[in-house]
Amino acid sequence: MRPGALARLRRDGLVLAVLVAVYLAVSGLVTNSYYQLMLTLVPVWAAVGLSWNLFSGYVGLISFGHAVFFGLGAYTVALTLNWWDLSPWLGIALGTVVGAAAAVFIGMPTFRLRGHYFALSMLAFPLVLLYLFQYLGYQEVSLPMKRQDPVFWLQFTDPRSYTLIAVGLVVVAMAISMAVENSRFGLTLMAIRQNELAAEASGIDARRWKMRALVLSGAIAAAAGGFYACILLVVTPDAVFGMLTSAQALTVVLFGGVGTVWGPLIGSAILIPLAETLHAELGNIVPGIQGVVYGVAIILVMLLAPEGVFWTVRDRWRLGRGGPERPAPRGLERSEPRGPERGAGPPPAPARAAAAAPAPAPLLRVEGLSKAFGGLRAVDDVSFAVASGEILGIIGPNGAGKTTLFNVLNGVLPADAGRAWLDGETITGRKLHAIRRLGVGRTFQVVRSFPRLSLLDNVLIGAYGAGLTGGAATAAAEEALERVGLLHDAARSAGQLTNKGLRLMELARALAGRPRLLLLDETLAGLGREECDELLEVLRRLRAEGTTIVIIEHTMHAMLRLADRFVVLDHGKVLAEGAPQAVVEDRSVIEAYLGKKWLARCST
Ligand SMILES: Nc1ncnc2c1ncn2[C@@H]1O[C@H](COP(=O)(O)OP(=O)(O)OP(=O)(O)O)[C@@H](O)[C@H]1O
Repeated sequence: MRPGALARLRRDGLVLAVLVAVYLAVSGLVTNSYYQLMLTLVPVWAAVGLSWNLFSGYVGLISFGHAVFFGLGAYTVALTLNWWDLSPWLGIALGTVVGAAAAVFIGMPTFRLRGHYFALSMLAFPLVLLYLFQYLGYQEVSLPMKRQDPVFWLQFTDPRSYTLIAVGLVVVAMAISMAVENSRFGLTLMAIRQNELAAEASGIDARRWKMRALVLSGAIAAAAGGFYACILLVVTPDAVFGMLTSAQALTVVLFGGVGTVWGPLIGSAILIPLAETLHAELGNIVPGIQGVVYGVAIILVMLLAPEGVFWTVRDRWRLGRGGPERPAPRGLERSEPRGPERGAGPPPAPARAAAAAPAPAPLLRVEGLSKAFGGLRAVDDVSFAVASGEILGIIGPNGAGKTTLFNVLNGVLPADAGRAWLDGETITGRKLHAIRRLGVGRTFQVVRSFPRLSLLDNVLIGAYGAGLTGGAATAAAEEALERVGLLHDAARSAGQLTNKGLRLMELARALAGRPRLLLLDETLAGLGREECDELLEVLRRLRAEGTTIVIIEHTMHAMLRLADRFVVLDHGKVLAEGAPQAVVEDRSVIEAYLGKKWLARCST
């Protein structure tokens, strides 16, 4: 469970219990079977929406094909009842297994795709099944009448019984969603949604977590589909695999609010009665009018409440009470201190040449590492070593290959040639999250935060990625925040932080995984002199505590005060290496990187 989960679960559970009691009381009073059907369909589509939200809402991969799970659930119930006289209860249970299995089958190839490509590929699956079931002769499968034992066969004369079961279904789907949202599972999915690369770099195996979410989502949608078959008593490919089904799942969530358990409930409660009423009143004049309702709903939501009704109402309400608005996700602009701080000039005294004595066994060893993009050799036969407890500065002009070197070292990019070892263990050729688990923490040139999550949650992802759970993960996250001096801000949202705060938060996230080696990419970029000094103090403290650091930085005055040794890259190659003072006085380094101004200051 995440910190504060129990209080949230208690509050949400209470709201849900009140809603359920009111809903059942109202439906108990409705005797008209048509209105009762509507009262049954609202929770059914809310459950389908919750299933869609569990995957697309939390992971951020839009699925246009959730009808595939819904349809498989419906056909499992209809066919097993016809073939084997299987009770629909067992049919629904079997359907959830089929839905979960289909999710594995679908997830394996499609998770290679991203964004629009993923969304479009998901469209294909229900369409294929729609034609397959038509081809197999299942154009219309009726559920045989079995009224002798209504509960066993799920065939009631009183339509209120269906509503009761539909409410039970949505309560189960809500309970699963709430449990996910308040656990490591949900936080991990939200982190993947907000910044997949940062999540991977924190040790999260994004593919595995996405698969778990899709399996759970597929199982819930299939259960809803199975129950839907029992309500309508007839299953056709168009009704369960058709575009409208997928659109309905998606629209109720987009309308109500994505990434919250309440969104699907709100969307379903408003859109399903609207669409069904219009269909009943105008369906023979405007066939497919439900599609029009969903289309208009999406347009309205895009114009008036782009994140859905729930978030918009909540933000307005909080704003009205003077509370903080939920921060909108924002891309942090790239900090641009390109080139060294030439105006700063060389420092008055030799920095740390005396501290440059190499330790006996290097923690990181890099040999002959190369990476090319087409004809451009971004990293070209680079070799160096980093001793345990050392701070190594990587410097060099723009485009020298510094970030690419980090990307190869922590598994963002595969190496073309060469190898790297961490404490004797090969890290090249491994995946990003696996390298993180071996002990390589990383920060990025442009901070990669999870802007909608609190600082504590941002850092918790680092602890989860390192395999910690529960209280141990929370303790590690709090300790990491303490080490960078941010514990007092733990509850603040990352979207509200300044550049310095974000840089410290990213550092804490890397530290929460207890790394043996920290790769810091321009951690001081965009900071003022005082902020820079504060960060240097934190880094020095980390070194004193035994953390080994490799840092890319253009701010030379800071690097000279911080690093034990420099490696200079130019055009992907190592141009120079050694004690900072010796390196900055090297003519080739001055010509390639530091510039004539630096030379002039050196010679005076
Ligand atoms: N994904 C990519 N595809 C093609 N070229 C790339 C890619 N990433 C980097 N490059 C190129 O590789 C070279 C090295 O880039 P890299 O970002 O590693 O340099 P850098 O030393 O970190 O520069 P800076 O100091 O500006 O951050 C540059 O010429 C860059 O344009």
